[in-house]
Amino acid sequence: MLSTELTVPSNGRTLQVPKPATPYQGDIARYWDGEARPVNLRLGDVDGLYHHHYGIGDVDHSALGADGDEQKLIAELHRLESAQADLLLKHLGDIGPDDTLMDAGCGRGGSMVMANQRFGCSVEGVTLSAKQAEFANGRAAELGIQDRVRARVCNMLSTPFDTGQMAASWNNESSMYVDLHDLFAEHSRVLKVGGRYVTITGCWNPRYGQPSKWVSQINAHFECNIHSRREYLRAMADNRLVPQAVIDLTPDTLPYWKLRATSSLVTGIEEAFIKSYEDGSFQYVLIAADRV
Ligand SMILES: C[S@@+](CC[C@H](N)C(=O)[O-])C[C@H]1O[C@@H](n2cnc3c(N)ncnc32)[C@H](O)[C@@H]1O
Ligand SMILES: CC(C)=CCC/C(C)=C/COP(=O)(O)OP(=O)(O)O
Ligand SMILES: [Mg+2]
Repeated sequence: MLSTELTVPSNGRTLQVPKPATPYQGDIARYWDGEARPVNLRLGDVDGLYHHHYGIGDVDHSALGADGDEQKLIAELHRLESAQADLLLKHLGDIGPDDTLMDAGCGRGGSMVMANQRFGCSVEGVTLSAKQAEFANGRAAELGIQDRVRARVCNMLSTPFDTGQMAASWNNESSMYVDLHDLFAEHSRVLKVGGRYVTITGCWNPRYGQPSKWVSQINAHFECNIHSRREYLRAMADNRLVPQAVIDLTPDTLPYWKLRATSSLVTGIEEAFIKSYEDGSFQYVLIAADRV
């Protein structure tokens, strides 16, 4: 076994995973290995697309029914989360079946499956969590797309992919765990010239001044490090990623949070998101950039 690998028990088997590059990455791997919140699993059970990101769009109150049916509320939250991934994929541009895409921080793989279903392309996902990679690969096998959709345990700052291999790449709510200069250097390396990079992320708003107490609360809750909007644009500019669209999705995500706050699946972080979006200290943004 290479000295850079660890063996961890997984479903009665042993799985070799790379040793975390830093102690912090070890913390994040443990965090996601241990994550099993109903707000994520029960939403994923609706149609087998398991997301670890939030939702956008208006709530369809007619779909909720008048009777307070929890299953209908769960289905509605899930619809809004899938709408978020749909928007991200729409910004990847013209992708064909011969293309390969990279999902940096792929979680349980919901966005990867949606990309394959939309474009017929191959998708390579990386996550720090062995549990998540196994889950994503299990779902791909169940869908019969395991030769097109694959997750691996790997640091998104140092991937095994070839230079210029990817037609497009993205971070869906996963860029707050890494240094943005290191991250965009790696995307820039694996993307072909003319390729598209997209992120949907929460960022603190420089117009507010500094990160608010709500932003600090979100950081503590998820053990992450939310960057500012300014930092995103600067780190992209430094790495040959030229923004083609910057969309403020804050008004579009608030209905999701307000609906979620009324559900039995609340996790306690709802107030921090709602208050920080409303006081302007935090923004939910999509940034699409061309690799030039
Ligand atoms: C909030 S989840 C988002 C998952 C997925 N993008 C989605 O939309 O469902 C954050 C993900 O980032 C991954 N992550 C964080 N730091 C990473 C790193 N350095 N390398 C690879 N993955 C990382 C975590 O393992 C986790 O899968
Ligand atoms: C926008 C920001 C700051 C995101 C931080 C990253 C994150 C934890 C995303 C959602 O994951 P999840 O779906 O596992 O979270 P939850 O359990 O709250 O639904
Ligand atoms: Mg969630």
